[in-house]
Amino acid sequence: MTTKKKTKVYITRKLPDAVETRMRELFDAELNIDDTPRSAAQLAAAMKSADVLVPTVTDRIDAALIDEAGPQLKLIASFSNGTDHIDVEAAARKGITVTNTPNVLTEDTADMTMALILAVPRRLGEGARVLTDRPGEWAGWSPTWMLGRRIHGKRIGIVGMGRIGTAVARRAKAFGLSIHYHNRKRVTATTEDELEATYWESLDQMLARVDIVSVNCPSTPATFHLLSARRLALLQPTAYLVNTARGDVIDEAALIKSLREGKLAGAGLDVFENEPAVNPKLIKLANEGKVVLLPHMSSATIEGRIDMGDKVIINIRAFMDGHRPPNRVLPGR
Ligand SMILES: NC(=O)C1=CN([C@@H]2O[C@H](COP(=O)(O)OP(=O)(O)OC[C@H]3O[C@@H](n4cnc5c(N)ncnc54)[C@H](O)[C@@H]3O)[C@@H](O)[C@H]2O)C=CC1
Ligand SMILES: O=CC(=O)O
Repeated sequence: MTTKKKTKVYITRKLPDAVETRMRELFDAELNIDDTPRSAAQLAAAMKSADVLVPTVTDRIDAALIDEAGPQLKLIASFSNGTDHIDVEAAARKGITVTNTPNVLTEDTADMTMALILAVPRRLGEGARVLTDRPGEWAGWSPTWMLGRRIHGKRIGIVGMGRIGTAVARRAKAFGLSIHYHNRKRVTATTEDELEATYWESLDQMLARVDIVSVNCPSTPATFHLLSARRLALLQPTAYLVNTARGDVIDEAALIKSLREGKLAGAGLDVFENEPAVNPKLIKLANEGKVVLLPHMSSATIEGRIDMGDKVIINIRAFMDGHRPPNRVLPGR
């Protein structure tokens, strides 16, 4: 009797224990127990010997790495929803399938987006810091102190009305915001009716009319600096901008300029153009109470990470069994 050789799977970061245990049971899994980010050289070496690579958002799987991959590498099963860190076109050219982990992070990411939508206008971070960073400063309730801006009754403009954008819209509607959106294509009439949403074919026109912008589209060549200096200038000076998608969808330098010049009321950012580096000017703006910054943690829940791991495993197993993996990412999407 011959025993089937286990699939060699290289996992670039530490995953939840339950996921790693299952990976070890099913595959010849190489784990990253101490969670040190892998260098390009380490990734290149892994891609020469593994059957499956499991990268995540911190790994840049570019065309050069893909071109050098060994012939046995047939699947890149990303532990992530976004796939902008992978050159999907280069993978397709080389006959490598790419998968991701959509849906299971939708609600968690939408929750955090809503948290930022509330936190910035209502000065949540600033208020909390008064008590913890400057103990003794609080002299008690005052009618004119720590005043933020009302959320209820305002207009939100969602850029990218996909899974997360729609989940943000549902939450925003429950908070009394009216829903406006711009997307590559219009959502179904049923969804528009449910959300009482207004579709704007022109992003420019929508930006000029909303009070809060939520960025929820992927990072692609078409969305690079979609929120450019010109578009940021269309926003009202009382408007707020929240980004839980990817840093490069916004021209960060232009955003900083707008905030410093008072052309924008505030921003809530979970993602940055040069992660993990954060522009010190943004940190200064955070200390001045104009922005709330989070370290790319919108999808960070224990449940979500385990569900992502399950999805990665399902994609690998389906693929290795000769089926189309459920979360295949096609080039150009
Ligand atoms: N901060 C975090 O921890 C997380 C961030 N993300 C980011 O959120 C993004 C969105 O995720 P999902 O909603 O699941 O994706 P999705 O694919 O369901 O939705 C994205 C929407 O953006 C639209 N879109 C794409 N290009 C566009 C353009 N040029 N102009 C206007 N609309 C455009 C698409 O048509 C689609 O409706 C991911 O790609 C990822 O970058 C996702 C999960 C967690
Ligand atoms: O940003 C996180 C992701 O999974 O995409």
